[in-house]
Amino acid sequence: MVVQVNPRTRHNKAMEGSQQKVEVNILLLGAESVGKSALTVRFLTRRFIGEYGNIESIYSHNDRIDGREICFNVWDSICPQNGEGAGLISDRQLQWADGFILVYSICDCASFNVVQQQVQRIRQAKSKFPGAPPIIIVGNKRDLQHRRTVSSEEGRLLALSTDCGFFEISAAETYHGVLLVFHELLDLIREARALKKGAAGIKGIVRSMSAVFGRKRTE
Ligand SMILES: Nc1nc2c(ncn2[C@@H]2O[C@H](COP(=O)(O)OP(=O)(O)OP(=O)(O)O)[C@@H](O)[C@H]2O)c(=O)[nH]1
Repeated sequence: MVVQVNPRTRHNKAMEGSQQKVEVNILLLGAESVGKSALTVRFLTRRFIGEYGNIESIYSHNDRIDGREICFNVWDSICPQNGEGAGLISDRQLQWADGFILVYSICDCASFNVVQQQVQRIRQAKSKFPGAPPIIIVGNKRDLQHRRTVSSEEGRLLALSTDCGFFEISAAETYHGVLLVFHELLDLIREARALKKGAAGIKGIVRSMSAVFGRKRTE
């Protein structure tokens, strides 16, 4: 079973108009050993392989969703260290990403704190997005209920209070939950792009109107 919160109504895909290929850059962040690589590999290959090593990489994955070609570029980051520096996100990462998957382990309170810091950091970097940058918070390792230290409620509340999506999943147990996470983020990214386009259109109209009316006033 997957626990889920949708921050907004689902994106109307008709908003994007043409049938061009869509490319999205997705950055996975979170503390050490929470399952970032496990999520990435599950999404790319449908498999859970158990051990992943400590490799940072960007993978490309093409898919066809609702008749449209989608290219997912997935950056599986490594966390430099737990503790003080764990919540850091580089400017390059912020610049690159269209959307974020912030992963914690439901068995590790410290990893939940890291996600809290990372949400704040992303929310502060507003220049790139007109609204809130799309973020999905993921509580991973849901199969380890007996070791749970972060309740579903805590995860859900954090997501609601910061306008993020929220899922609890087990990358070890199912492919479906992981797929839902990436597809929900794709929807949010497309919605954010449509809003950005709309905002640019409105700005253009306002500029044209003030050019006309502004000139009239000075005549
Ligand atoms: N039980 C369980 N174990 C998991 C799950 N996801 C990942 N793991 C295990 O957790 C450990 C760490 O997983 P990784 O995917 O390497 O974690 P990471 O966040 O990429 O770690 P770093 O690259 O060190 O930052 C591995 O032993 C995985 O097999 C899960 O859903 N359930």
